[in-house]
Amino acid sequence: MLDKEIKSTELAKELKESGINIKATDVVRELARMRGVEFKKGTTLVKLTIEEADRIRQIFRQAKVAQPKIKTATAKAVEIKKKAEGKKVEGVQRTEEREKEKLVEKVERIPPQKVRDFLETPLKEVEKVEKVEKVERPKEPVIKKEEEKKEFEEEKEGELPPIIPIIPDEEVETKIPVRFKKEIDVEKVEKFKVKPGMQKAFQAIKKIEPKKWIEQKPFKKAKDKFKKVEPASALPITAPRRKSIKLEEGTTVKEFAELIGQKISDVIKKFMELGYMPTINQPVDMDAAVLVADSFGVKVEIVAPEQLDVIEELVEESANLIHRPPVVTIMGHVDHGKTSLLDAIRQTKVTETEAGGITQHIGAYKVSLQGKDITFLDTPGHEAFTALRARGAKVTDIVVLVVAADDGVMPQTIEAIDHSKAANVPIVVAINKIDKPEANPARIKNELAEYGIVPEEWGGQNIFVEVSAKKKIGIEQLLEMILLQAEIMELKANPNRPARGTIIEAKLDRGRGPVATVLIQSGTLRIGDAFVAGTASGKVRALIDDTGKKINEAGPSTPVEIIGFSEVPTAGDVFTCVEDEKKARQIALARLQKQRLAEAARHKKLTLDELYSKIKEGQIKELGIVIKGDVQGSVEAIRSALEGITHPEVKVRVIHAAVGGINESDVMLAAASNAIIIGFNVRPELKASNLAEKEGVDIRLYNIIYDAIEDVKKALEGMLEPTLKEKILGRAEVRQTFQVSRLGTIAGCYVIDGVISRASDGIRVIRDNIVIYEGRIASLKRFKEDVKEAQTGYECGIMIENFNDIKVGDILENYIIEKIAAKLN
Ligand SMILES: Nc1nc2c(ncn2[C@@H]2O[C@H](COP(=O)(O)OP(=O)(O)OP(=O)(O)O)[C@@H](O)[C@H]2O)c(=O)[nH]1
Repeated sequence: MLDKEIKSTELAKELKESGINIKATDVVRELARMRGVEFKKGTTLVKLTIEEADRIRQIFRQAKVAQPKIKTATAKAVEIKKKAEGKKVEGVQRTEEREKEKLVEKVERIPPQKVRDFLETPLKEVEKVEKVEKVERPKEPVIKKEEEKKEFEEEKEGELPPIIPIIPDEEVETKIPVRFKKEIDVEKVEKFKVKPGMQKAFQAIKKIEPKKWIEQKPFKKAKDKFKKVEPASALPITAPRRKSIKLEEGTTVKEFAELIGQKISDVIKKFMELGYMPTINQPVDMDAAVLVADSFGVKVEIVAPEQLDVIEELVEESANLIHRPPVVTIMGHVDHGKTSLLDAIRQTKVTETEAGGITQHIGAYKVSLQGKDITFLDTPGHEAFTALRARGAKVTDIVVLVVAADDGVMPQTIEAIDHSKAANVPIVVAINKIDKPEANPARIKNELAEYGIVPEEWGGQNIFVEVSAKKKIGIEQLLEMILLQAEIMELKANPNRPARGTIIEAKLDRGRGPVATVLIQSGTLRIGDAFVAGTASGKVRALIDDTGKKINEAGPSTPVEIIGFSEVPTAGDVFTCVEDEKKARQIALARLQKQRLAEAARHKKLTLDELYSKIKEGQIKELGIVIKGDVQGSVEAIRSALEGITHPEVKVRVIHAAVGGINESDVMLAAASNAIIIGFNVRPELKASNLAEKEGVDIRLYNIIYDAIEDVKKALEGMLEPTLKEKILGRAEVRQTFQVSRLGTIAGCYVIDGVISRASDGIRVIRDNIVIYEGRIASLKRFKEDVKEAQTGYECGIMIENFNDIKVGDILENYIIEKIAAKLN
């Protein structure tokens, strides 16, 4: 025998001498367990290594220490159990439950289920639990099944084996060897497996729902997801079944059914069983969804949509940035020569580079001057600019403001100035048509100076260039000046990162599917890159440059046409490259759901009613206002009065003030700047009010200047009173007029939208978007019959009380006044 070995008999003797009453067979059994082997039954002599002997000494000593404490705790448990069982026999069944609960409360440190499991097990079975034996009676640390039975049969009442892991004493924490815990768990699983009750339960379920069991068998593997299911197999499953799914708020019932891979009718049936009756396109109730998914064996994890939509905006280190070309938009009044100027620039440059000229392919193009590029966006000013900006996209670096030298500053010139200023984009002025004899550039400079556009030679900030688009005069100089402006701005981007850009325009091409022109703003886009843009996603299949040439990559400030979108994206959407198509799809889906929720919540940009609460929350630091009025005098009066309002926390800023009706451009500007619109004696155009509704822009209409000013003041102070808000019922266009002696003028109208109702509060006559009269309906007829109302698409005859000056083309706007409490605080 080696020094490093010890016999089992010797170890048993040693332990016995130290007061632990065990036999050699106990040591052998314990050793067998440790080594994971089996010795012949009755083996007493085995050699142990010193380490093994130490381990066994430790085990038996620990067991001895643990013994009395465990006994106390378990004895208590068994006592209660016995008592409970005894009472049960006597018929007092409820007491058993109460006793059980008490016990569960007492043994807080143990998972309640474990305690319950124990209590649920018939006493006889408890008595057989071998794990108990191992700790309670260290002389028998390992018990084999057959022996166990015999030995336990010999046990007498009162000497019941304690139940190990379960009930620790209240004051003393019981130490149980880890390996015992393992055994207990294994045994529990085993017991569960053979429990006859479970088998019965399964049988019962099969009987109740035989159809579903059959239906659930032929689940397909995930990789077969997109394979078409053979009609013959008539699979009821719409998608492969997954064990767990992520569910987002806003998921429709239909999508939910697809997610859990069940037939929509089955899912709805389940919902109905819960007393919830949704329609397929309705967002699913999360609680009900969890229950229903569970009944199909699918676990649900509820995730917030934004969790999926995490596209990290990389913080660029200045070392990675290099100069990029400027992106320029041309704006100006109608007929001042925007298109001609763009053409002139393109022709000049195209003929220079490629003989024969190339037709422009996409809504943006790049020109090159002395090796430096400039990107022009060729979309009408407002759309390229305000519409994109309203979506939070800033694409334009420089605005070229075209003003005809023979005409001067006009309403759209001012609008363009206001738009550029609101977006903080520098303006380069192109005084066009200088070839005309009546051209007067000096006058233009004077006029523009009034709007804060001052030439450098006068000490201002703006570069002015005199050009003729028609005669191609000054074009090169204009481009040089644009490059100079760009240099001052130090426009930079990192080309070595995943591409990011903005959708400039998008369409569905018959042959090529959805295509979009994207302005790449940073990074480099390559064929094969996966991307997401708004709710569209995809993989770059082809890249086409502004001349129609296929290219392999596009860097910063490059406009490029992309093929490979899943659907047509929206202009203004941010285009971002992501790791793979799957991630792109997930993000797009998450956004779609979020969008749906947002639509449901109808998020308003800013209303006067909400202003005060937003000021209090610190969300508003500046109140932007767009003023539109019938005459210059009132517009100016409102502007100066509003600008005169002082408030400790909020600055009132008039971002645009002009004469005329409220148009789409005004709404876009307000939406982009989170401003409100004040209309004085003017009305919004139909398209503009629809857009305002969609964008959540607050349009306030007044016919008393004082009211407008008071409302803004009160809103700033949180004192806005419950307002009488008018609601437009409908609009009719005057198509004919009839003079009836004694009665007056009858307007033969066509209802263009909503309804014209006799029961309304008023009707106003609008000519060129300006209110010329407001009154009440005197009579409403259809084919000589008096009617209560006339719906959209119908003709009717309207007479207005005390008003006969109706003309063909007038719009009659019918409204009611609703009392709406101001929503403050
Ligand atoms: N004489 C002269 N005429 C010009 C010049 N530039 C443009 N025009 C003329 O002015 C008219 C309007 O030019 P467009 O380029 O269509 O003007 P625009 O600003 O694009 O007009 P919209 O697209 O309607 O907003 C056309 O008849 C042009 O021929 C110029 O430099 N000199």
